[in-house]
Amino acid sequence: MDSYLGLAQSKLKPRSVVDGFSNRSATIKKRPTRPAGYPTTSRPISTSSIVIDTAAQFRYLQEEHRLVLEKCKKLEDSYSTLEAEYAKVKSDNERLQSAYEELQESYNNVTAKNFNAGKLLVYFKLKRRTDKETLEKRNIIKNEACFNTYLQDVVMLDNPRIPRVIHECIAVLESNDKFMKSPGLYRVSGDHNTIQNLRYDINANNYKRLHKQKSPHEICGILKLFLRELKDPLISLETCEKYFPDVLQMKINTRSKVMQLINSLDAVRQNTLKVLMKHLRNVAAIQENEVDNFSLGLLFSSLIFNETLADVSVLGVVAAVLAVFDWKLKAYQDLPGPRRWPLIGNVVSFLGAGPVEIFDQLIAFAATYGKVYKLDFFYDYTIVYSSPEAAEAILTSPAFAAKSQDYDKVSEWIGNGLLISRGQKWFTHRKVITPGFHFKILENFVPVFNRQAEAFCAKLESLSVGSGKAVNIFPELKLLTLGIICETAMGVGMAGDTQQAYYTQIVEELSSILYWRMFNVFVNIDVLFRLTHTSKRFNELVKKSWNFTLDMIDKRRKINQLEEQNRGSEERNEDESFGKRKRALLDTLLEARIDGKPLTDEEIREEVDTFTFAGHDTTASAMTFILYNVAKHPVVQERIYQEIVSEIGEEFCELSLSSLNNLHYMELAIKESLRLFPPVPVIARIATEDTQLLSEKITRGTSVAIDIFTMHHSADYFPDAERFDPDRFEAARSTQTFNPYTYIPFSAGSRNCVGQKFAQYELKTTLVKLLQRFQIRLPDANYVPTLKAEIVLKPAEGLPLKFIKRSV
Ligand code: HEM
Repeated sequence: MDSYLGLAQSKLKPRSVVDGFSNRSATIKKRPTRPAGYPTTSRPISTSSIVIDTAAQFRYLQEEHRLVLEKCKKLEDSYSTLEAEYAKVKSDNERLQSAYEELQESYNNVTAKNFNAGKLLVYFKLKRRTDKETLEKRNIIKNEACFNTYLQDVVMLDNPRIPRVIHECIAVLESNDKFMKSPGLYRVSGDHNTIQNLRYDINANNYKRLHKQKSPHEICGILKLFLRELKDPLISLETCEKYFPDVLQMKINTRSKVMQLINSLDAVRQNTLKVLMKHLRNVAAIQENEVDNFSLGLLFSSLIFNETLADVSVLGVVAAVLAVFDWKLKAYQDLPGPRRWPLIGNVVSFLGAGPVEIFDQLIAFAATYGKVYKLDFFYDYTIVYSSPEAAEAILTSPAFAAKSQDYDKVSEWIGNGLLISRGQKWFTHRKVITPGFHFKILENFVPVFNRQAEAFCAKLESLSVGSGKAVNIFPELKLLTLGIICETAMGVGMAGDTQQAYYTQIVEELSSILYWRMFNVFVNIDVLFRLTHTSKRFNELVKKSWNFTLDMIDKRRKINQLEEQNRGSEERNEDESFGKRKRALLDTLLEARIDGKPLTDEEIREEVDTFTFAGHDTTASAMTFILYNVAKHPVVQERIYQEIVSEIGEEFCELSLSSLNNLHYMELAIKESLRLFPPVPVIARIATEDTQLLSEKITRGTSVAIDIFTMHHSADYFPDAERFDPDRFEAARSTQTFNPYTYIPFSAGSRNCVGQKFAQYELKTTLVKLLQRFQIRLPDANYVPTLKAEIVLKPAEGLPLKFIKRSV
């Protein structure tokens, strides 16, 4: 019995174990009351001294049973809840899956490239933040005077009729240039404690602390916080869905719908959006802060709608926010231009198009819309000009000194070197670099031009003359011009064609990716491009390109050290930089001091990358089309040859700057070729302030492009414009009315091509040597090259030429 009672006693324990709360008072309370007479201790007791009340024991067990049943019921309920939750998750999953498939399908239709829509959805899902109700339940956000309240309540006392907090945040940010240029503006999160302190002050209508902020990120943080906690969002999803019911399917939506949406909002909302959008455009217009329209669009979409992105169609939110941006962009409504699609503007015109079609499309637009028209790339306007008056106004105005945002993409590769930098950096670097192209330095380079061009002739002889085959000259010329720029400007000779071909192929692929990004709706946007496989490839190529240039810098440093050792203690000759010692541009960069400080390794690499790229691809393009023109026009070719014979002779000899200067007709022919085939067919700038450009008011942040190609082909400026006629420049010179900005293959103004003279002497030397050695012919006299413009103008299928050796 001892053992029995011991068992009965121990039976109480498993209950608490089942509960899992053995020591908790809640568990103890639920236990049934012991029946009277039931033993209360576990002390061993003798059978005779106990009277067991079996009825009480039965009642106790009955109560125990009831509790167990109750628990079963609860478990059943939780099971049903879990089951319902599981069903919801499952249906969410199916919804997402079908949205993903739809997106995937539309993506497949849109582009053959590898934008990964799935990753996009995952990206947005991961970004989901805790919803407001949960925060309210957890008592994290409470009703306050400014935050977590209704828009109308906030603006009740505010004048102008927008929330003061927005007005003040924008004012503080925009009045401080440093803040506006701060990298990652609105993306970097500010210090949490500071933001909470600001919130406390602003709720008490005290803005002193806000005005004293040393960093912009807390100010952005407070503005975002205000929008996020608004109890009634700036635009409700219901309003949005009314006008854009099925955004995933949306291909066409009229502008009027966007206007209707905006007009349906009350005045406070309209005013607030207006101020906010203006501010965002100002932020996006500044290059230094590294935020673009799209990343701002994404960020503010969730703030304006005050919804977590996972709760609504991702594209719906983005599209509706873009619609708001769209509304802001009616400034250029009087300018002609191809039909815009809502939100994505003219991007549609370039969908699925390759570089050849894109170039054709741009030419067609110019032919249709004239000397000024607008293009809208995803709510970013570019105004395209093709008149000398506009070219002059743009290239001489400080308001357009900065390169457009398309160059930023190129800067991911060649960095912020002379071609792309702006402001003080550009100015000081240009001052350091310009002497590197002084004519005394160029004189030093002519022997390299000579030697490399003669070696090139020997190569062509083996490629074409022996076999009688045509040679695709463009890739060959790229190897030549790369060899020349490396040996002259960088002072490093190339080991051979293989090393050069390695780099030119990298450049070819990088240019193609960059061009694709400029005209593709998705990958134009940094955040989306990063999701593609091509982005990985792009990074690989950039690294390879950098290794090539870093290797060159390293070699030049070693060459200089060796030279230094060999010279021993000899004093440096005062004039040696222009004289005996062959100084490369790279030496200038390595020795330069700006405000007493040397250039950083990165700055040197950026300039070397810039010059290696800009110095070879453009010149190869120019030389390719010059050879095409002389092959196509044998009469011109013969005239140039006769000039060479009379000024220089039939045989190879050492050329000099002055002998090259005597080749006047050749100069005209080169000029005419650069007119018809400008290697840089379009250049672009961004307006850094609101400004007047001819009859247009250009707002800050708008891109303006000069379509050099179209201007050079315009019959308004060049009679019989399509004809290759070198003499036309002689005639133009005699007429005083010729505006020099009509012909700008090297651009003009302070940011003209620093390598212009270098290129001209290089082109002349190469042409002299080639014509001394060969007659150049097209295999098919009617051949016309198809053009593409992947940054630099190129013959899309290369250029086949025959080289027939002259019998001297
Ligand atoms: C026929 C050959 C060339 C043509 C047609 C050409 C054309 C141009 C054009 C149109 C620009 C202005 C770009 C813009 O505003 O966006 C430019 C800038 C530039 N070019 Fe050339 N270029 C040629 C050869 C060279 C060479 C050989 C070098 C180097 C040795 C070079 C280095 C540069 C640099 C560094 C800039 C930027 C200048 C600045 O912004 O201060 N170019 N070139």
